[in-house]
Amino acid sequence: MTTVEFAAEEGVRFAARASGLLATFTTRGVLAPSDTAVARRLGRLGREDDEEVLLAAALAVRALRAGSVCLGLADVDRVVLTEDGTLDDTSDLPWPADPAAWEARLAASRLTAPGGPLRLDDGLLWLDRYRRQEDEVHADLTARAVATPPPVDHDRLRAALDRLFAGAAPDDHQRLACAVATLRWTAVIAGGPGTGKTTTVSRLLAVLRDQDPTCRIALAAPTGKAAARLGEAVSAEALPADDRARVGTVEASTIHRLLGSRADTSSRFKHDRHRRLPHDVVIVDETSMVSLTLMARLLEAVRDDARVVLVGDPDQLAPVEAGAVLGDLVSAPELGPARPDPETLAAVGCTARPDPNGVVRLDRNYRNNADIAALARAIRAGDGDEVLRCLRAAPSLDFVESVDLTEREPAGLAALREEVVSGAREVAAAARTGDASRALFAGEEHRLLCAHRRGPYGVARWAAQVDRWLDEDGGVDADREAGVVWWPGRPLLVTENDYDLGLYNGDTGVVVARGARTVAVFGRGDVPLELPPALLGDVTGVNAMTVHRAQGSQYSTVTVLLPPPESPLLTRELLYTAVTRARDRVRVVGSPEAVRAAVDRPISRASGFARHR
Ligand SMILES: Nc1ncnc2c1ncn2[C@@H]1O[C@H](COP(=O)(O)OP(=O)(O)OP(=O)(O)O)[C@@H](O)[C@H]1O
Repeated sequence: MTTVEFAAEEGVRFAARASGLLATFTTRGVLAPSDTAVARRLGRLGREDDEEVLLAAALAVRALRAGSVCLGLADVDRVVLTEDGTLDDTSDLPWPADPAAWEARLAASRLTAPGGPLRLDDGLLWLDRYRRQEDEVHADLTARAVATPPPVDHDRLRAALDRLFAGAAPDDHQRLACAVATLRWTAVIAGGPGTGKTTTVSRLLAVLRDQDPTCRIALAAPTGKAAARLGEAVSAEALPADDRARVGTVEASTIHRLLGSRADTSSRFKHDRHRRLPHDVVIVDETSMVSLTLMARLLEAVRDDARVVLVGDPDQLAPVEAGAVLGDLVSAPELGPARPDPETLAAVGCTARPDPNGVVRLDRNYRNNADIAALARAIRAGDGDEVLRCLRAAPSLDFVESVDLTEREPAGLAALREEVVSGAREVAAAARTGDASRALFAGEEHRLLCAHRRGPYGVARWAAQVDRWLDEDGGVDADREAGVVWWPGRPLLVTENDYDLGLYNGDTGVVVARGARTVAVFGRGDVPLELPPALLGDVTGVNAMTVHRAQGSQYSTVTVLLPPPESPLLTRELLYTAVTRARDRVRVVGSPEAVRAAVDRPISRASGFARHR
């Protein structure tokens, strides 16, 4: 059992015994009982009773729950999001007054001594296990960066790139990405939605199979939904006939499935450093959603002489589990020699250059509307003035800036209400006539996204609010009002993977009529997946969802409800991820101060990756 799992089981019991500083911080909601329990346990095992040291240990566990691999002692967030979703500034608590003195006490503790459960380095505190994973990832990536690069037939590569990128300029970044991913053991294809990452992966497969028709390629993604979409997209990509034949139909799987689950443990896999994966190339999509732990397991399982291509959007929210390896790698200094060198790139007909560590950024958006692309750029650049200017001026962006979301019926949301109600009517109308494709399409037109789960700005409250609007409208569906469970038009969100049914956490669908019965339908390329509703496991509604939950999906219009500026969840990555879920239109509801606070707060996750030398 891991320390954190232990704590989850035993948390309440141990918390009841907590006293002193830990009790004060737990009572106020800064720490969860499970954080305190882990700290107490470490203290007991390491015979440490310095309350400030134990507070740091508990805060390091709290940081993990919030996605940070380590705790920065100098910048611990004192505003807390409480269980009921309200914000509490805890600056009045007895926080250690001087971070340097706090660090000195930690440095003197047995807990941070070699072999101890904590690691202290340059003002950062880790649970040892995560520091080891970070070191492993760093070491594996460094070993791959310094190794002799893979053998490549440069003439063949150039010819394949010319064929697959006919008409593209020699400095085209998609072409460069294919070249770099072929010429290095590790490469990163980074880009926002619609920048052609999937298109580039399809062409990369053609390039690699052109170099070696028998090479074994694994396509993987952190979620089943992303894997299914990737496999479909790559298999459907229009390529020159010979290339298409060489690529064939490609299956993608989850990273967990690729590595092979083990019955005895959820944190280890069948493939590891001792039993490597057989593949010559491993391509991972949606890498921003891969945690540090999973990345460590994946990298150790890949053969030294196999290519790894990490694809994703480093500006998006990091995974719910701790670690943001894609973001870390994109901003890390060069881990080995700068490769490919300019002569090699010239030999294969590329005039652009990759960033350090084989990172190629695709920055031309082929899908999203230009207003949204400009807004996303301003958010990424941290330019609050420009973000506000875009929001107020661009025709496809709507900024609803003076609404008090804490009111029961906030004024100023008439357009949102109209959009939600007419969308639900459209879904229901299509569902009643059994038109699955149209119902699914209508259901993906608009999404209401929240940063918080609970409280006045949270998903639970806004999902209920939408229900109230629909009830008041009365025109959506009589069955819904009559309490029928599987009423035609009922939107569905799958919350756990079911490999037998082919349903994945995050899949969205809708109930539609089939004669006198109803079926649940889920989007799957041209032909929707149809299932009897009774077979469905855990599903909820989609009236409102967290920005995290929407990661990996796009909708025509997105409305994002921002919490107040002091919310610790309000970050640049959150706002960027939310607005880039939209293809055509974005509505931001929140104060200008909240927008600025989000744009100004870029780093939501701490990691020590950049500190490796
Ligand atoms: N070089 C290009 N020229 C013209 N159209 C392109 C090019 N690259 C991609 N596209 C088109 O842009 C759209 C988005 O491409 P793609 O799906 O590959 O982007 P993506 O980055 O994978 O997006 P997402 O992150 O949303 O999955 C597709 O319709 C694709 O055909």
